[in-house]
Amino acid sequence: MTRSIHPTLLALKSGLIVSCQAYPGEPMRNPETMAELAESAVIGGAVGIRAQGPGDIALIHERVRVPQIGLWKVGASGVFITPTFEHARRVAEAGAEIVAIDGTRRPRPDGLTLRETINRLHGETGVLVMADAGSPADGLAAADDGADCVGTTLSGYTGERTATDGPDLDMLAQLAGALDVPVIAEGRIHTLQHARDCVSAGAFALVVGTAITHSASITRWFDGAIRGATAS
Ligand SMILES: CC(=O)N[C@H](C=O)[C@@H](O)[C@H](O)[C@H](O)COP(=O)(O)O
Repeated sequence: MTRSIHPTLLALKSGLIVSCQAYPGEPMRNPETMAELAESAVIGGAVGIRAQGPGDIALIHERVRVPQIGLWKVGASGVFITPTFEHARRVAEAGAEIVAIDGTRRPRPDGLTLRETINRLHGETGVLVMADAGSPADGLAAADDGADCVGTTLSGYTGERTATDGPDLDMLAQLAGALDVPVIAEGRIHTLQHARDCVSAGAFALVVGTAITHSASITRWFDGAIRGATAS
């Protein structure tokens, strides 16, 4: 049976979602800065924003009118993207229309299954759920468990897939061909050609983070290129 796509997700179709995140300890890690980044992204045409942490999400919700994918990172390894139901509930309460949660088949810290987590989120908050998958098998399972959309977010970060240089187009194409829920390309989309390739591979929408909003990384890329050019 084909599932109908929620209007909030339809608003993201064929568009660019900009992820506005800074890592712990970085100078840009404060809600005001992230909200300014989000507003700038919307001026540039972003159809959605992805943001981290209840403080950032709440302020961004006040400042921009496009749908927001919210998450809460706890640590940086294992199940760290919105790891428990309680984290997800808080993200929804902060104003995210879509909550991104770890969408892998790994055990979750609160002992709930992915299906139980999604069912409770739907039942208790009404929020939409994006499952951040690490492999095609994760994505298929997450859709079966009731996820409203699936992202390639965790490919290359869970040990199941080797990190590709650029987005994992193979995983994206496999999921886009198999699922009746939107498949969102996310992770290592660093160039305009990467973005075009994601569209060709069947992405419903794209999330770009680092290449638009993480100035330290972008500086490092340019610096490396200059030094590489000088050395050769
Ligand atoms: C693996 C993980 O922790 N991904 C996080 C998920 O929200 C973010 O750190 C990424 O910036 C985001 O997925 C966008 O990807 P990229 O920054 O590569 O465009």
